[in-house]
Amino acid sequence: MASFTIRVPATSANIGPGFDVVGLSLSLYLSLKVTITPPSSGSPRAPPTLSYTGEGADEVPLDPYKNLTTRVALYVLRCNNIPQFPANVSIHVDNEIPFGRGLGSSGAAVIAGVILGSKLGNLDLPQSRMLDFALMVERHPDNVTAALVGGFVGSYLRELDAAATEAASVPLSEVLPEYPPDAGEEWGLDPPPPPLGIGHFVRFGWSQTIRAVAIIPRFELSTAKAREVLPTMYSRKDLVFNLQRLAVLTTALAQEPPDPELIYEAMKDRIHQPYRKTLIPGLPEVTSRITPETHPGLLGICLSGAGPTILALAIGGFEKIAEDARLIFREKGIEVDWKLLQVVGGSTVSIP
Ligand SMILES: Nc1ncnc2c1ncn2[C@@H]1O[C@H](COP(=O)(O)OP(=O)(O)OP(=O)(O)O)[C@@H](O)[C@H]1O
Ligand SMILES: N[C@@H](CCO)C(=O)O
Repeated sequence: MASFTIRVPATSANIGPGFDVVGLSLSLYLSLKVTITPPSSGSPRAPPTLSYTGEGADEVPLDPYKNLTTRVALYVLRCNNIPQFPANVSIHVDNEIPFGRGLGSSGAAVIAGVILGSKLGNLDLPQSRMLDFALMVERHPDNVTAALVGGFVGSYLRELDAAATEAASVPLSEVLPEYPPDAGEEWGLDPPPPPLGIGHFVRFGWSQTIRAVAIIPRFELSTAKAREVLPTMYSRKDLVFNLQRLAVLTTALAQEPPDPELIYEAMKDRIHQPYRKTLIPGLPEVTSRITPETHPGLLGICLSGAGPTILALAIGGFEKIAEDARLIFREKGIEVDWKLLQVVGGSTVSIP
């Protein structure tokens, strides 16, 4: 019997001005314990069995052809000429990352799937190739890159030539077909492998004194819905506003001691947060009423990913920040939970 455990951290994307560009890996984990037993002769081949505890357990599909993580694993296998899951695989998932809250649950599930596919197919994919596969599923790089490599990370997607652009534009429904073919039927054509080197990243420095307070409203907001409200065109003024802040932020969060005056302003955004306030009652109030002056220890505050979680970066005063955010959300009829998190390393595979 072989077994291994895959552990993928939560992530917070954007950190204010870095929309679709920066991500931070945080100390909540999606863990998969995978066991492969040798097939006994004559036993019918069965797809992996899935069990699940923790966040999302009541809503996540346990059919391996519908579950996001196992569908991604199968995509990786099929791109590598392995048409099916190996036999006798059982997977227990334990998940600490709440779904649809802006803490990178789908990015973690995708990265877990890529690593799972690589392990099940004995493919030994390098990190850069894993990122290519992940980017074919989650097409903005901020969450998946931070979940894979860990830390405070900036990333971009390479401009692809015409052939690679076509390969990368395969619709998601072909990358991740939802149902297996009926018995005796073939899968459709294998999906084309991702182009090489789609995503590139750099890890920024990070002051070890900074913690992340995640204030998590008790409602889900899908990333797809939170992207629909965004405009497709921006003014030069708003773009420059964000670029100026992002340039400062990437270095300011590594300085010792971190400077709240610099960081609070550098975490402001005009590209996505103003448009998402319609979906997240209380967002403008929380980000404007909780400041370094009113809450000593606070460095900056922003929407986490596509929301609705609020991320406060701070070196102290964590409880007051979270409890005051709770009161502001309560004025809008929204209850929250909060967690004090650390910035952590990336995904790991361990063998007992
Ligand atoms: N562990 C998991 N296993 C299977 N599916 C998952 C898992 N985690 C998340 N998902 C799927 O991803 C959906 C949430 O993805 P979505 O992109 O909307 O939010 P998010 O990733 O939590 O937030 P954000 O991208 O803003 O950080 C869930 O509703 C579920 O369908
Ligand atoms: N950059 C993405 C992160 C969410 O996955 C967004 O804000 O829509």
